[in-house]
Amino acid sequence: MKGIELVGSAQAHTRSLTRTLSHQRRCQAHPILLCPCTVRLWAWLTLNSPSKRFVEKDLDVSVAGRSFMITGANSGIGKAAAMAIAKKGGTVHMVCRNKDKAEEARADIVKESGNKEVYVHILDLSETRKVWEFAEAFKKKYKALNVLINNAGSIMSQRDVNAEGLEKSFAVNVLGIYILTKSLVPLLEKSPDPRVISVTSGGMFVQKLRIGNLQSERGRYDGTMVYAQHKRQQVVMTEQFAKTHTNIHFSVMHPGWVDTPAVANAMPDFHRSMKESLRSPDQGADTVVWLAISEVAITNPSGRFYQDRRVVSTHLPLAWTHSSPLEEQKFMSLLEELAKKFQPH
Ligand SMILES: NC(=O)c1ccc[n+]([C@@H]2O[C@H](COP(=O)([O-])OP(=O)(O)OC[C@H]3O[C@@H](n4cnc5c(N)ncnc54)[C@H](O)[C@@H]3O)[C@@H](O)[C@H]2O)c1
Repeated sequence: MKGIELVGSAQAHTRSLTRTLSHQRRCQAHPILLCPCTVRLWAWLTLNSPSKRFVEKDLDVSVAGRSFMITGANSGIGKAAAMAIAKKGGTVHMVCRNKDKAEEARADIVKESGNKEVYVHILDLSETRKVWEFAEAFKKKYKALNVLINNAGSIMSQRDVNAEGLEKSFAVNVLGIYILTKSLVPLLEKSPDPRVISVTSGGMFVQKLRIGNLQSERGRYDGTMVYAQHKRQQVVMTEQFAKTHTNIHFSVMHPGWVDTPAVANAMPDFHRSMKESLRSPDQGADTVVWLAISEVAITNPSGRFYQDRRVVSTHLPLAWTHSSPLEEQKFMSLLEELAKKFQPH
């Protein structure tokens, strides 16, 4: 996979920046970090990626004999990552919600990569008990898992709950990742050079960790902000996992703004106005693949946040989004309690 190239024309970027800045001015009544247009400004500033400093040979490795589980691997960034890893010879476990879409994506990957070691597993990550059941069964069936890529993500337009009474996007974006990772830790630890990568979003920059309303029961439900909160929770979860599971290399990354069905469906205005500047799924998957397969990625400490193959801060300058160690530990305890509640005996 090539590094990320400059996308969109300078003119388009200038038009987009002008629109963004004028919107920014109109929103001055809001605290700046709560304002979604801050994210647009930040998105614009990060569209042109420093691909020139990417070292192509970082990805010049064979991963034959190593296995990779990728959630949401039938579409967008997940499919692009699955394709790139299959081309490098890795065994790919695609964890997908929809069987037909998953099989179709698998056929594309096998055809284009020539690699038949691509397996489909059907799982709806919003079904909390089933996430446990799936991970436990996987552990029994397979002897190794080298890399887990928590890529699937969900934004809801209105609040909905799953069979366990949990807010659905929380179940997918946070508890699903927690359970899948926790349950697979023993298998990962048995495997050489284990890694866990989670795909967060720059949207998390506008959110401070909030642990008092994990189910989004109180206040008006704003799906985009709920999603951004979950993405902040993924960053904190990664930092905490890195502290407790020191044999595994954890990382969390922002893929840039990528033209995928998720963006088109969940943020149609953003998609319309930024379409010409968005990255392709391959470009969005570049850092996922780099974190999953390159040797240089694991020379960085575990638990870090990445953008364009580089460790970056998890907070914008002067932001009030920092949480205390106590809040972070409490958050992990709440996840543990919730996860245990639905664990099969
Ligand atoms: N596209 C972007 O600009 C962008 C920016 C930041 C972060 N992200 C993140 O990238 C990741 C991949 O998204 P994408 O942009 O490729 O979109 P996408 O719609 O192409 O992929 C999302 C995948 O998640 C799967 N998924 C959603 N809910 C699921 C569930 N309940 N159970 C199982 N699978 C489920 C979907 O089926 C799909 O395969 C997400 O975590 C998203 O939050 C994307």
